[in-house]
Amino acid sequence: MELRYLTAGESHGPGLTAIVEGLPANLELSTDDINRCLARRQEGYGRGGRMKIERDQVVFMSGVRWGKTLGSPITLSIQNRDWENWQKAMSSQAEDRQQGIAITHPRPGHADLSGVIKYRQDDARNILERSSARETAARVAVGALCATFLRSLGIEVLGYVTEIGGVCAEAQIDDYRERFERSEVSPCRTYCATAEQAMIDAIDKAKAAGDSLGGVVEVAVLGLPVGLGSHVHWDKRLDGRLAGALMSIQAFKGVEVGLGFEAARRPGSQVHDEIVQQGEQIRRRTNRAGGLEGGMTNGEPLVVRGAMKPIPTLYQPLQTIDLHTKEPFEAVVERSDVCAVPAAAIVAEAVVAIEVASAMLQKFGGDAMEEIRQNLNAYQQYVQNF
Ligand SMILES: Cc1cc2nc3c(=O)[nH]c(=O)nc-3n(C[C@H](O)[C@H](O)[C@H](O)COP(=O)(O)O)c2cc1C
Ligand SMILES: C=C(O[C@@H]1CC(C(=O)O)=C[C@@H](OP(=O)(O)O)[C@H]1O)C(=O)O
Repeated sequence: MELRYLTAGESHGPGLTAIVEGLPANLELSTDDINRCLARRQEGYGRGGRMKIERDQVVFMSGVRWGKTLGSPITLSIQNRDWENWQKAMSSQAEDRQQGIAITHPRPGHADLSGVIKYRQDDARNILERSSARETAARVAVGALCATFLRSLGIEVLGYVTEIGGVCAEAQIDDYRERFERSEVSPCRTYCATAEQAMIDAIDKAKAAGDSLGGVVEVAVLGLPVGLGSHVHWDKRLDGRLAGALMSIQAFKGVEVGLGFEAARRPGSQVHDEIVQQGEQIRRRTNRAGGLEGGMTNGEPLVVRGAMKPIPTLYQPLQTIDLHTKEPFEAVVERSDVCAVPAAAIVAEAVVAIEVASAMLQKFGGDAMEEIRQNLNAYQQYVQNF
């Protein structure tokens, strides 16, 4: 059993679509739950004017009937409200072509220049429309479906911010979780009030200077069984799949599992987690491995992080060249976020939920939720008696 999905849609086109295949029948779904995740992606501090226009909401076009999945492909659709302002500029009709609006000053750090060369274009809009992280709204909707599936099996996925522009917050997952459950989630989606104010100040400062900021997000997955993923082949290792998923988020430039790069600096005795029997459970004394050993979950919380670079579009633009004359110019700036790290935490949460759901389906797969629950219960019984 494999979970597959595709997304389509341009940033300023009519909307985004995702098709998800492989979720079982009889999973109870609520449109409100999906929309809540979409709203969380839009709320973070530091975003530009676009988020005031959009009010992302999902419409199910297939695969769901009377609040339950059918086991058939699920099609999700999200409207771009901004499309109204772009109908001519983004029309599919040749007769709507407008002269003199091509983007010819590619932005350093964005997909503009390499995309124009690769796809033989003379207007960077033909690249940026799809390279835009607008696409992440579709991925968050798919992730929300997967999170619903996981929640129904007792697994919870949480994404939050640990660092913005060099301002760090010490990880305290439980604090964040409690605030999240009370719907008191903060503008920077972190858990440390003092760090949060410093992050907000750093974003304001960058904005005033026409600059942008990146940061680090963390995703924790709680309630996982031992043995998701596998050591037997490279593409079955869950750590590799998670790293690929996180690195595929626009502007993500690094991934860590557990201690991550810090593990390279410590001796083994301060890296590996000792194994202890605690009552009926086999546990680890620490969780420096981030819940993964040998490409498999080990029953401890899964903890991964992603590093996001600063936004490439700068209001104080960097130098570039004109695509046609090759003369020096300032890079194009239309409208942009200053910092999208809080939004990226929700995207990271979504892509992790997708990979973990896929691993659950591979291990416990069945055509209906009832079958998956039976398989999981039997396995959990076996692990308990191990
Ligand atoms: C949630 C989110 C919002 C983003 N907003 C912007 C933006 O407003 N302006 C911009 O230039 N880049 C933005 N980016 C980053 C670009 O999409 C990204 O840098 C670009 O696609 C090039 O890909 P790369 O950075 O992975 O090489 C955003 C990324 C994310 C995840
Ligand atoms: C639209 C979204 O993010 C966009 C991602 C983005 C980019 O270059 O990645 C550029 C901006 O688009 P615009 O030029 O329309 O303001 C962001 O707003 C979104 O997150 O829904």
